[in-house]
Amino acid sequence: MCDVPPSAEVTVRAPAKINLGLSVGPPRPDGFHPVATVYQAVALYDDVTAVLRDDDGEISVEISGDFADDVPTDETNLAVRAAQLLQAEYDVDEGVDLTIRKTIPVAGGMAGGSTDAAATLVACNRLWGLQLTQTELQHHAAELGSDVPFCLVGHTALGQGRGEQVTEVMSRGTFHWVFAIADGGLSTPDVYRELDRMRPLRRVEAPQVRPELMSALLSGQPGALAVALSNDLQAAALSLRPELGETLQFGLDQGALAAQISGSGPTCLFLAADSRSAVDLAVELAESGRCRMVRQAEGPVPGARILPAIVSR
Ligand SMILES: C[C@](O)(CO)[C@H](O)COP(=O)(O)OP(=O)(O)OC[C@H]1O[C@@H](n2ccc(N)nc2=O)[C@H](O)[C@@H]1O
Ligand SMILES: Nc1ncnc2c1ncn2[C@@H]1O[C@H](COP(=O)(O)OP(=O)(O)OP(=O)(O)O)[C@@H](O)[C@H]1O
Repeated sequence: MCDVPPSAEVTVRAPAKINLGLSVGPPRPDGFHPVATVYQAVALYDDVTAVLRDDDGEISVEISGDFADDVPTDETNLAVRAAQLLQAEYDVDEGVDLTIRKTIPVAGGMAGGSTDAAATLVACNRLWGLQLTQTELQHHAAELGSDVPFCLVGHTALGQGRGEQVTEVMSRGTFHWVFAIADGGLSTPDVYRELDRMRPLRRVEAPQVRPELMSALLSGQPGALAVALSNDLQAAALSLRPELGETLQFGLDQGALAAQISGSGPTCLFLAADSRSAVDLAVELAESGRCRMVRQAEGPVPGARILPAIVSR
């Protein structure tokens, strides 16, 4: 347990995630699918600011930034659910006003809601002086969603179970990613359902991480990583949004080393050879008018972290 004093205002920076490999097994009795995935946190961030309400126990949320209109501000917001969970579990009397500055696409397959929830756990832990350990935070993260525990840890990690059992993996160097953010989102349950519809279940094997992916990460070579990427949900996302196939091909034609759907989509991710090629690719994609917006980001980066307070005199 670390003995950190509570604060009246905390800002936590929370990264988006991508899946470098995503292998999906047959559905479990509880409806979830067993996965073996290699996550990477990338430098595309939401900032969650939490301000203490010590006069009542209310929890509120306001959203600003690129995707503000697409995010709910009621109790279905995953950040609100994270604060409610800690408040109920630890009998907290105080409340919190949350503000989320969003840059991560909503329903884009980049764990935007999950990372806001992870950030809120970290922020409320400090704000309410709960002094929860990383292990306790991980436990609560898993109650909120399959991707949330990874968003706490960040870097590059293996996800097992339904994705919530996270173990850090060795990765060398920095990779340069470009994201084509589509208009509209895709619902994660719909994409898993489409995958089940598309493949004969009796032939589906237990999920596995490709050994060449682990070697590529150890080598730090983008060329090796390019041929080791995989995503079982890609075919399902393309079945629901066929036009994304053209975006993937366009990126390859413009020199991307690899192109893949991010998680459950519809964001398309591209691996570039270096930062300069990433800029060139981003410009080509933006000028093509094939997507709502284009972003570039490096990975890996750490998980949800408290930003140092700016001291003003
Ligand atoms: C697509 C990924 O982002 C890849 O990392 C995740 O598997 C999805 O994780 P998530 O958005 O945190 O998903 P959750 O909030 O836990 O679950 C939402 C829904 O997605 C489906 N789901 C999710 C995870 C999983 N391993 N199997 C599933 O079938 C289920 O229908 C579930 O009800
Ligand atoms: N804080 C939040 N930010 C974004 N969406 C949220 C949030 N809280 C709840 N939602 C809801 O969750 C849905 C999924 O959004 P999210 O951005 O988390 O999807 P995603 O990135 O595809 O998720 P994942 O990659 O984990 O499957 C949205 O349509 C939105 O209604």
